[in-house]
Amino acid sequence: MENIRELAVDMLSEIMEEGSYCHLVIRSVLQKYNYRDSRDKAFLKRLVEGTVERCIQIDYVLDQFSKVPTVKMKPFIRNLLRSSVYQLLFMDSVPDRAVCNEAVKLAGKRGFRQLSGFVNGVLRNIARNKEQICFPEEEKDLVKALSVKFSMPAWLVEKLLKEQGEEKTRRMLEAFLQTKPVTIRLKEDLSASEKERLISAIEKTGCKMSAHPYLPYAYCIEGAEGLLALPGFEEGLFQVQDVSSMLVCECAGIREGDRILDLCAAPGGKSIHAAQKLKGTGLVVSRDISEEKTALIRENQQRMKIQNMEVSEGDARIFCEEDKEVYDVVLADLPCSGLGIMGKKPDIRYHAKKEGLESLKALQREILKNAVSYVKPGGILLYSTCTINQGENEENAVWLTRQFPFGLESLSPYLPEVLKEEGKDGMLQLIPGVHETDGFFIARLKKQENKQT
Ligand SMILES: C[S@@+](CC[C@H](N)C(=O)[O-])C[C@H]1O[C@@H](n2cnc3c(N)ncnc32)[C@H](O)[C@@H]1O
Repeated sequence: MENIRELAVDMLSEIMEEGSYCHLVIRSVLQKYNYRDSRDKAFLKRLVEGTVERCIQIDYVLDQFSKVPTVKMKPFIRNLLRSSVYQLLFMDSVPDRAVCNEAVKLAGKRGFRQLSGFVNGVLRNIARNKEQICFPEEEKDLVKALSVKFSMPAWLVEKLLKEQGEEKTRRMLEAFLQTKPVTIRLKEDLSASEKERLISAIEKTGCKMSAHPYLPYAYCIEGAEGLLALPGFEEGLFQVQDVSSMLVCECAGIREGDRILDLCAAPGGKSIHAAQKLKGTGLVVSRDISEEKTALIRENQQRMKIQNMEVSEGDARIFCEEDKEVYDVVLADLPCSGLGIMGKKPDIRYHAKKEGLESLKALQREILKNAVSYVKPGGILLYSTCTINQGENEENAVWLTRQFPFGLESLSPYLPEVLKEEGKDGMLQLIPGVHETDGFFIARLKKQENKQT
């Protein structure tokens, strides 16, 4: 890693110009340079993630100080300036002079010597005037103001305002920019003393653990450098999972002896949780579309020592006659736009497109049409997504009740006290900043007795 800032600019070009996924680019670079000092790696990660997360605001600032608009800049210069402005505005630990000097040096090194004056001028000007930058006023244009303030594409802000209202939208946008602790799901059958021993062993590594308010086996963990190296991970004593996902298996109301089908299961979080809830009885059939994906499920299954689970490849769009009316519970945790996890994957906001949301809704219906047939009469279809979009969520759940012999059933008996009221009609939209989870949607649908599909 000769020059961290240079590496960051190349990574940003890959993410912002070529559309590569931020978490994959970061993961592969950090793996490649694993031998480097952990502070260097932390700086690189924060610089890249932070610049992506704040990119709309950064471009807005650049456009005020540069004669050449950001869209017209050469890609390397655009991303060099973006990452430098991120350091100037959001990283107090880096002196402004160093940011400007490094950027000028880098422009020269990469063959843009003729632009070093431009780079220098723009950055020094921003550094000098950063306290006086004007941002769009909310009274004049709320969508534009929120879009710039929270670096969220205007069409998405408009959609969220329309669907969720102003208060929830503000809280959600703020929450997406805050760092949140990771949550883990402890094995539910750990005794009190086993749980205590595990927590204390993890805390000895320097992390802070705190009980999550929604579920007794959910814990927030802060300050962990590598979760996979923590005590108890290899032994399968916990799984990294957001609490919203843990609520899926709660809301499924799993009973010992149930046969459960998880149609889109990788990396296996919900399948494993369901199998654990069966306490060694029944069976979870866990599927995903490719060998690569099912390998991830198997890896987790092995680590968690789960016996009552069968993993296989399968395309959920293709109807499987053998599965007809076989299952007490079908989990349909479907591919979605992921708008609920923009706090963890900041680039989702740029990849998401209006047309894309429509085609995901169509894909979800294609899969749901098959899923309904696999549920036994009287059984449960649990539909979930990690998005905040009425088209993919509420509209699909209501569509299911109109097209098939299914009815929405209250989630309240399965939810923690604070969520009971919201889940009483059979659907729950979790929103970061409003709830203490990622953005997530759950609907519980019960198939009528004596009805075939
Ligand atoms: C939201 S993720 C599932 C997360 C998983 N349920 C868990 O809790 O760990 C959606 C999954 O759907 C899978 N998928 C996408 N299209 C599919 C299809 N046509 N058939 C089966 N799986 C599919 C993806 O590979 C991805 O693993």
